[in-house]
Amino acid sequence: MSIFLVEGGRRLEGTVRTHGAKNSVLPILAATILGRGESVIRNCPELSDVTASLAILEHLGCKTAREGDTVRVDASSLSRCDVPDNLMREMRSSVIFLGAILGRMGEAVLSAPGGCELGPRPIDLHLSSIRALGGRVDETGGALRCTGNHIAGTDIVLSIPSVGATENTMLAAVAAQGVTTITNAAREPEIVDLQVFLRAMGADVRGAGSSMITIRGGLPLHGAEHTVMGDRIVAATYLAAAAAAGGEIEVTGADCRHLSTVTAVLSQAGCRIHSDDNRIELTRSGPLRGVSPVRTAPYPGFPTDAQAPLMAALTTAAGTSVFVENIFESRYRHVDELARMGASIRVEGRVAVVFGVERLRAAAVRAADLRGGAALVVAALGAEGRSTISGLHHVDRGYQDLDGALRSLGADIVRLEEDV
Ligand SMILES: CC(=O)N[C@H]1[C@@H](OP(=O)(O)OP(=O)(O)OC[C@H]2O[C@@H](n3ccc(=O)[nH]c3=O)[C@H](O)[C@@H]2O)O[C@H](CO)[C@@H](O)[C@@H]1O
Ligand SMILES: C=C(OP(=O)(O)O)C(=O)O
Repeated sequence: MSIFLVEGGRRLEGTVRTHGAKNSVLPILAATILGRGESVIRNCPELSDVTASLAILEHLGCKTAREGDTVRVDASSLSRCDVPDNLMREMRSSVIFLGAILGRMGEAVLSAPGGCELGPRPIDLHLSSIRALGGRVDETGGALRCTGNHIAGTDIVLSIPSVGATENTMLAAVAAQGVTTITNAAREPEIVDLQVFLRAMGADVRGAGSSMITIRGGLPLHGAEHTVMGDRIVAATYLAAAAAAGGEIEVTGADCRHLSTVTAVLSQAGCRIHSDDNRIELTRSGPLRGVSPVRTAPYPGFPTDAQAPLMAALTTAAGTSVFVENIFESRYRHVDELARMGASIRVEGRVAVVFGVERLRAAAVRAADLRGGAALVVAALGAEGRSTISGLHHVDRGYQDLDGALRSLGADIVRLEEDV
């Protein structure tokens, strides 16, 4: 068990680079099995979810190797089509292997995926897409067996623009004979990154980034090289940290256009923002002010993954800020922990009302999920005194060396490998 020890109240100064995006690299690693050969994935972050993905690839019969932030996956020969239950439970994205394994092997055997507990996270849309493509899905006792040696392109309309269902459908559809269209597809930048990789492998995929994606499937795919896009949620977390602690930072490596809804909130809160291309500068010199309601929504709306870190920063803003969580039913598990630090937040269903307090006080807190854990770090950086944050296995799913990155900005944060 490890913990973060954070002495709050240090201004953050300097430049920090965002690592590769978790939500982009995971589907891309799953996609590597569709190509018969070696893929080279650059800017691949060191995250526990990536380790789990590589373990799944090895289990399937791929050879994987990491050198720095470059990962090689040789998918020349696959020997299995199942994902063990322990690896399925490690992360949500294990379910994205469904479309890829089915596409390559004609059969996939999985179980229910893990990942952050944010309320119900059904996979009905993933499964109905596989069925629409002609796959057969059998669910018994938590096990999921999908078969389909002759899946065929078709028109798929998603009732919700689900990120995971869009990715799974794309992965199965590149292996299906004929044309698939996905209507009401998720428009997240990570979907565009997946399209770029699939095209480099020889697939014919168009439209990612819009709500209609067209795939002409059945083309022979090969290994490819790809550089993973920067993680916009990690970038948002660094910005929230500087907003909470005060200071002047520059975040590089993430496309500022992907963060415009986040920087708009920070700017309304009183931070000075200057951004272009892959660079965002944030200066916070005076006190923060409350903002008009922040409503999470599918991209290009405000990202649900940035809700918790931004809320942490706004706990000390003068006035009231309202958050409306529209994507997941239960994504306020950080609120009780923030309250331990003196935050005043009232939650009713999907709405959280943050009444700004003058300052937060250090406390011993525990992360209950990935972004909630990041939010506690943000809060501790702005709090008076020394906080401890446990439950770091959640944080490690999506942040590479978060303490190191914040220390490089002048934060007083260390990771201790033993609980105290
Ligand atoms: C690894 C990854 O990329 N994870 C992201 C992905 O998760 P994930 O892909 O799980 O999220 P989805 O976009 O699928 O979920 C959006 C909404 O659709 C619902 N839904 C989804 C699938 C389904 O079959 N049925 C259904 O009802 C979900 O319950 C939720 O209410 O998008 C989320 C929303 O931007 C982000 O918070 C996660 O960080
Ligand atoms: C909820 C998240 O991840 P996952 O979908 O992998 O649980 C996240 O990235 O914030």
